[in-house]
This record gives sequence, C-alpha cells and structure tokens, in this order.
Amino acid sequence: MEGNLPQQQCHPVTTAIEKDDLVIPIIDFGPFLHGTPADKHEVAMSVVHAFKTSGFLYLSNHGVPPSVVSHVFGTSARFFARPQDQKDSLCWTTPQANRGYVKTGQEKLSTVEDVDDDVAAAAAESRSIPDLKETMEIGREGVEGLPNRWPEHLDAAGKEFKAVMLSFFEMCKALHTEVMRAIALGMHLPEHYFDPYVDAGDNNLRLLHYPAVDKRVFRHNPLQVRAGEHSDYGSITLLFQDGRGGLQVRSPRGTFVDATPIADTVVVNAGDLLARWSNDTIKSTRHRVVEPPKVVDEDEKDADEDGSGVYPDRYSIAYFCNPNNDQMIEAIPGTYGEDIRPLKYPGITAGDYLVQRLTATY
Ligand SMILES: O=C(O)CCC(=O)C(=O)O
Ligand SMILES: [Fe+2]
Repeated sequence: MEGNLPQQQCHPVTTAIEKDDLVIPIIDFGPFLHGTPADKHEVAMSVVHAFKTSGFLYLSNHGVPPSVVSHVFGTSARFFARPQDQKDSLCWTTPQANRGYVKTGQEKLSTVEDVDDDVAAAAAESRSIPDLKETMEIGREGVEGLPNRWPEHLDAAGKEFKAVMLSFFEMCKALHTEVMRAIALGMHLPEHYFDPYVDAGDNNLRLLHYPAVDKRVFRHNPLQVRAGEHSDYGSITLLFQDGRGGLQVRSPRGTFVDATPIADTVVVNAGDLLARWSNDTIKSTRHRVVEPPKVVDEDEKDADEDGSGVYPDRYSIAYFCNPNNDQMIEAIPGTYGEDIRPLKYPGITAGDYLVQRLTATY
C-alpha cells in the first residue's frame, strides 16, 4: 500500500501562511546546517520550491541565537531614541555608499517597474505619501572611501552599537552563505557553487524603526502605509521582525496577505537580482508594511471605537544580501536552454545593478 504513494520529495515543512494562492512555509534549517547529505538535500529542495512559488519563506533553527537577535533589537531601539540632530549628523549620502541614517520621507520605496497599470497607478499615487519610518543603513565595513556612519564618537553606547552591529553583520553574512548553498543544491548545482559569488559580503544591514502612530492617520488616509509596496533588489533578504505585525506579501491574486510574525524565525525572501540570475525561475515578490492587523483584544477594540489610540512603535531588521559587487551575474546554469526557456537577460555586474536601483529610489 505505502509503496504506491509518491516518494516524499521535500523536507517536511509546515505551512505558515496560506491565502489567495500565496503559500509561505516554515522550513526547519537545522537539518541543513547539521544534518546528513540526504537531510541537506531535502531542505534545499524545500527552500528552492518556496523561492520558485511564493518567493518567501520563514526559517527556523537558522543558527542566529534568539538572545543575539533580541540584543540587536534593543541596541537598534536605543539608537533611534537618540536626539534627532545626532541621527542627522550620521545621514545617508549617496547610492554608491548606501550607508547612514535615513529620516522619514527620504526613501521612495514604491516603484513603478514591471507591474501592471493598476499597480503602477496605485504605486504612483502612494509615492507622494512618505513612508512612516526611519532607517539606519550599515554596509560592509572597511571598504575604501565608503565608511560606515557609526555613532562611536558620541558616547559609550555609540561604541557598543558599532560592536553589536559588526558582529551581527558577520552572523547574517554566514547565514546568507548557507542559504545560497541550499539554493545551489536545490537547483542541482554543487553545494559551494555560489560561494565565490557571495564571499565578499557586499551586504547591507538596515535597522528599521516605524514610530508610534495615531490610528487616525491610517483612517483618514487610506493610502498611508508604514513602508510602501516594493520588491527587494539583491539576492535574498533576511528579515527579523518584532511581534507587532504589519508586513504583507502580495499574493498571485494581487491581494496583500499578512506575513504574521513567528517568534525565533527569520523571514527570507528572494530579491530582484536573484530572480534575474535565475532567469526568472525564482520570484522576487512585492511586499509592504501597513498598520498592524486588527486585534480582538477588548481594550484595543474600545480604543478603536472611540477613534483614539496609537499603534505602538515597530522595529525590524533587514539584512539585504548581494552577490560581490564585481561579480558578473549571468543566468544560473540549468535555468535556460532550447528545451527549457530562453535566456531573458544580458549579464550585469552586481554592483552596477544595485547602484542603478538605489539611484532610482532616493
Ligand atoms: O519592516 C519590514 O518588515 C519590511 C521592511 C522591508 O521590506 C524593506 O526594508 O525592504
Ligand atoms: Fe523589503
């Protein structure tokens, strides 16, 4: 009897989100990091399946300890609590550097590329409304001429900030490498195929703070969001969210579906450069951050009904991973060919691609 069942192809995964044809799994990454070759293979197949279908997944047992993540969140919150003039003194300057503090309204996330007319129209309209967020961008340390904008000269907490973020940057870099190994195996390539493409760590750690906001702001302006609809640019993004909620992912039906926070997981999504690299076999899915979903909590309900109340601050941490700046990105072997699909894009260096995209955004 059992012998007639199709063989299990994928590592057993739990479905975290399933709505409007959008399915986002939770994948236990432990067996990839510590398991047998067969375990690794199963996880790798699940990872690639998720990237090819929704473009999003949650990873559990990803190797970044929860205590570290919570310390980074605390350090981030203390940074954003600094006086505005201190933060302004560390401001972001150019797309080439992409380092420093970005105050509310500076980044225009909603872009109008590659989407149908309705989406483009909505994006264009919402472009005039600034995102309700501030960010701190941290790039690879030690790149000549592109210093990070550390607050280390300000005080002891500024020095601590630098140490905490540098160490977290390296942990996330290691996780990026492992996820790329899973992608390699899942695409029938040697496990270390992407290592030379990502070993420089030309990544970007973005701390995000969405300030507390009066609920009426959203009620009075239906187009107001915390972060406008967009896709990410690079290979993959590792997204750590607090428990507030508000992240939404665009479904194949065009609706936005809540990507509910799940404790101790990291949300991983594919970016535009990985989609291009995979000859569009992997999806870079659009997403946004809106007001937190309605809670059924009685106190909240009362506050809602008389029109008062605020949504509390939300913090998140996005680690945008990229191939090495100088790497030529050409379609991954096995993603094109006469009998499969035509090659869609010419080669481009990762650095040129990202600067082009960032230039259009700021
Ligand atoms: O804050 C979040 O949850 C998402 C942020 C995001 O998508 C981005 O900064 O690209
Ligand atoms: Fe994003």
